[in-house]
Amino acid sequence: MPRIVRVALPVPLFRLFDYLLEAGLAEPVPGCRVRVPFAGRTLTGVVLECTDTSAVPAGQLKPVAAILDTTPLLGDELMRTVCWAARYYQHAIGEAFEAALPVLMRGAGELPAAGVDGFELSRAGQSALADPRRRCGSRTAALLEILADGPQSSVTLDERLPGWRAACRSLRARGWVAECRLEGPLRADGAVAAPALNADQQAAVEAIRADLGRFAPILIEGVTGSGKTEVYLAAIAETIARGRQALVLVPEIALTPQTTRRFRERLGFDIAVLHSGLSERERAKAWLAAARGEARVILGTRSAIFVPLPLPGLIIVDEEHDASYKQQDGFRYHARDLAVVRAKALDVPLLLGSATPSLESLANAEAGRYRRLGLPQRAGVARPPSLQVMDLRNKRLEQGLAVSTLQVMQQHLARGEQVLVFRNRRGYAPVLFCHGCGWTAQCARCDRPLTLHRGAARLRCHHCGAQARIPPACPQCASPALAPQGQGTERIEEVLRERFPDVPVLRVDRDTTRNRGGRELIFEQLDADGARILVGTQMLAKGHDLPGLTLVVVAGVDEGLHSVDFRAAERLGQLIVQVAGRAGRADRAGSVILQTHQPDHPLLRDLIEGGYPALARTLMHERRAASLPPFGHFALLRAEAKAMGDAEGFLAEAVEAAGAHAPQVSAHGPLPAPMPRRAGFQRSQVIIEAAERSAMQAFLPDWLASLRGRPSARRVRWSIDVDPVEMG
Ligand SMILES: Nc1ncnc2c1ncn2[C@@H]1O[C@H](COP(=O)(O)OP(=O)(O)OP(=O)(O)O)[C@@H](O)[C@H]1O
Ligand SMILES: [Zn+2]
Repeated sequence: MPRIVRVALPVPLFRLFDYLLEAGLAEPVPGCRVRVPFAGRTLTGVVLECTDTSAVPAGQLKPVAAILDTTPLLGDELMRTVCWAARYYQHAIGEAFEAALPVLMRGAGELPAAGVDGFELSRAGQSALADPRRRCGSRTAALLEILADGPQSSVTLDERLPGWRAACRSLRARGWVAECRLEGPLRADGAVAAPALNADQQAAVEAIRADLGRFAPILIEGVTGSGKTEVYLAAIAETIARGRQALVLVPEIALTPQTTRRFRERLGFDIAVLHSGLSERERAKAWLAAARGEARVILGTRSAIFVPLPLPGLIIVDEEHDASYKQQDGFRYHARDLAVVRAKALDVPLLLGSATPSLESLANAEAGRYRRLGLPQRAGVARPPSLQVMDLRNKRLEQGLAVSTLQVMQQHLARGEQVLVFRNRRGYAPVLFCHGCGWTAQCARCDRPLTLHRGAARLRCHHCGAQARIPPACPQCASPALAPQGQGTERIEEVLRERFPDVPVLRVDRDTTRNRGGRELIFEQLDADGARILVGTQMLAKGHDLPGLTLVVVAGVDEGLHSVDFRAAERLGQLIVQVAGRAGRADRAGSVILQTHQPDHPLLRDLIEGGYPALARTLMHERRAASLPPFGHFALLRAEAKAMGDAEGFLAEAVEAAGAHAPQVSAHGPLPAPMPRRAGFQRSQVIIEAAERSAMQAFLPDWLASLRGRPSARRVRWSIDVDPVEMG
């Protein structure tokens, strides 16, 4: 009997491919990678099974070119989870496997060996260190000093010296520093003692401990600053003590050197870190350390949900409401939802933590599917911040900030405290406007204005990345009276520097933290004491513990009140509560100013009077009444083309094809996308709605398969998004 290997290949096709195993080759175990010929190339794929039969006649099967792994890279459970996710999110299975593997493992190269990458001083480096005439920059000198203590892992260097990578490159170029391998797993320098847990924290830890060893989804609702992280750490410590692994997911922006340091110091264990800021090699190593069971704690962002856990003990999703857990292109999985699938398959507890839980998780808790643990008080001596609406109507404004707001800021700064001004718009001004004729600078390829970036002297499109020079005069009427309109963080920073010349102002947004060095330097500076103003976007809203911060000013609430997305109110409420939660986290009380022209807006009323729980209750009623998620299930079929007719033509056919499945499933559209043109493409969409998840899942595969074959599908770029979090 010929042996046949069934392989998932990284191609956008909804099927597996069969290859022949030539005599003499040992049969690969499912989860191993193989190299196989495909359409004139050689691809790396993952073996799903070995069998005796194939629908392809034996004479036409090509042989496997090479088997890359002797032991499977992906275990049984992970294989099943990836297959499940490919089916659920209607994504090509081979591409789903590709997304689950670190980039280094998608090729045929050798995998990095065990142990941790580190750096040490070479001989030349040691003499240089001793040489008083040595010349180098301060960071380079600092790195030499640190390495004088002995070899250091990159994880330690991340924590001890922000921006060390550039210094390290220059030292390696001089031959003073060399790469070395440290033995793993590392113990950190010794655990830092945890604070004595308060009664709520203790009760939560006890409840989790009782559930270790079995599947138990738990929603931890802890107000900001309630010490959720301490609860996680206690649960993780217990998990490690039992010889098991803990996987911790955090939102994209929360994973700073501060977070990893806190985990390492507290647990007394090195942790494996997985996020997009690492080199491919570092990611592959962390992934392998988890796969080999060496890494006991894995801390990562969205894609870390696909890390192997041979010794599963606990999964934690921090800030579970965060939208960054949903992949927004390609394989559109939701890491929080997959965490539920994995925790169940692995039979371990799942902690979903947030001060502002998603309505999905709240509904699951209310239905009794999730257990609920509450941390209603702030930890230690900290009190909840007081929220106050600043009615902007008829008030004098200085670049969007009320004069009375500036006065309150002044009082806090005078006491040596810190103030955070939150504005969710980067750049100098959202619009460049001609006072002569009303012209505005628009992106040529999107239906949106260009943002003025004054520091970079550029107009930039925040949707497609297009850039343009700032025109010296209006291109339409030649008037030189071009004026920035509105305020972004860059402009607010400028006003505040003028207004408070003696106070340091630190701006934190995607522009100031674009490269790794900049990001590390900024996050390092965040720890500083004394009077200071922080200006930032939502990067500053979450996860940071800034003890000196006593005032948060939310500069632009109103824009968020007008969005058409049914999730907009939930998002805005979460953002306000999260950013407000940065204030007063230590011994000094915190206050929050919400600047608005709509002081009586129901969303703000709910938040002020009853906090997030009140808002969530209101929104839950609305969603239930309108059968919106979590009380109904959505999928979004998006299409874009150079000509709107092509996009709409394809979608109209799709809607018609769905007609036979009413009333279990209904398709609405084609509807213009919230942004009807982006990067030169006309965009339209269809919303598919089903009361039952099972009806949606029964409907999608055949319907999508029927769409794939259509000639109209070839004229558009289209995709399906199951459980979309953005309706555009
Ligand atoms: N039991 C405790 N006693 C004293 N201080 C504590 C205790 N638990 C936590 N803290 C401190 O309270 C602060 C907030 O804790 P932590 O960061 O864990 O809160 P959190 O709930 O994760 O906050 P957020 O969701 O707002 O990010 C930290 O400075 C932490 O060290
Ligand atoms: Zn654009």
